[in-house]
Amino acid sequence: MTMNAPIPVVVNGAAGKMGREVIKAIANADDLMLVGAVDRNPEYRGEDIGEIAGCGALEVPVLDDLQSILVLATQEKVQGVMVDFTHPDGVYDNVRSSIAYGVRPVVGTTGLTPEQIKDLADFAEKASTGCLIIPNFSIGMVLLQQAALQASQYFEHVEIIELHHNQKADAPSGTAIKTAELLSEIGKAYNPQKVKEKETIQGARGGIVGENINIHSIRLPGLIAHQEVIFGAPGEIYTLRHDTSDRSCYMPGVLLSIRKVTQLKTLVYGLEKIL
Ligand SMILES: NC(=O)C1=CN([C@@H]2O[C@H](COP(=O)(O)OP(=O)(O)OC[C@H]3O[C@@H](n4cnc5c(N)ncnc54)[C@H](OP(=O)(O)O)[C@@H]3O)[C@@H](O)[C@H]2O)C=CC1
Ligand SMILES: O=C(O)C1=N[C@H](C(=O)O)C[C@H](O)C1
Repeated sequence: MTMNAPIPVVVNGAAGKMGREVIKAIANADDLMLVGAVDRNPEYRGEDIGEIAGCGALEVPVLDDLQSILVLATQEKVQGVMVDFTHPDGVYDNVRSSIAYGVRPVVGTTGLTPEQIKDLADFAEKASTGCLIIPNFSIGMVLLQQAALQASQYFEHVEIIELHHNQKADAPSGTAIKTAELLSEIGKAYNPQKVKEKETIQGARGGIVGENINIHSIRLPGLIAHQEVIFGAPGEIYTLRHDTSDRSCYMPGVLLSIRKVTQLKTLVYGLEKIL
């Protein structure tokens, strides 16, 4: 029996909360091979990423130069994949570099603007390189979004509350934006105004995304990642809620994305499109 060569994977943001989970998941997957670990945090430079992630030595040191590691990923028999869990400030440049090297990006980092996503989609198409931008890798969140889409056919009023740990850089969450975008795709405007509203404190009604959907962001220590989509109609409230209790919940989606992106030639935005 002939075995396919493993997919070479570079993890960017490897020493972070998500990066460490991804390293453990890759170390346990026979069809994937970790070829590089990148992180800008100087505390971990040169250290074995397996030791940092808590899965034992992997003989892969943490380095800070993404471009030189991308070169490594191009030297294997199979085209490589770059998984990015870094920061909204750097993700656009990371993804462009990765596509330029022909290394397919799987992007978990949130905070890309719609214009940046469009630009990356054009760049990936020109380069015939697959790219996945996935604001949330959890299967439960995809199910919540599907349930919300179903409910949106019957409710005119909806608002989203997203709750995260207070280390999160961007607001609102990429997941809440994606949820509002999905609800807006059915082409109806939500929350028709019954009274003339006045915000006495700016931001009290949250931010507006898509077809007039309010998003409210909460940041507290003790939270991980949570989202409520609340529909209202006279005499009733219908609430959908998803709670993350451990970041391992994202790993089946991350592994699926690494495998799927090798079959793509364009950019795809959202886990629901590859399940
Ligand atoms: N799609 C999904 O399902 C999920 C997405 N996320 C998103 O993933 C991103 C990372 O989250 P999380 O792991 O919690 O964050 P962390 O801050 O724990 O980890 C990020 C790591 O990346 C490093 N880093 C930041 N910028 C760069 C860069 N330009 N190049 C290399 N390394 C860099 C950070 O270093 P330093 O500490 O020095 O800044 C840090 O070590 C966020 O955008 C978050 O919203 C999170 C969970 C799930
Ligand atoms: O920062 C996080 O933690 C998360 N970020 C993503 C987002 O912005 O939606 C996904 C998940 O909510 C966790």
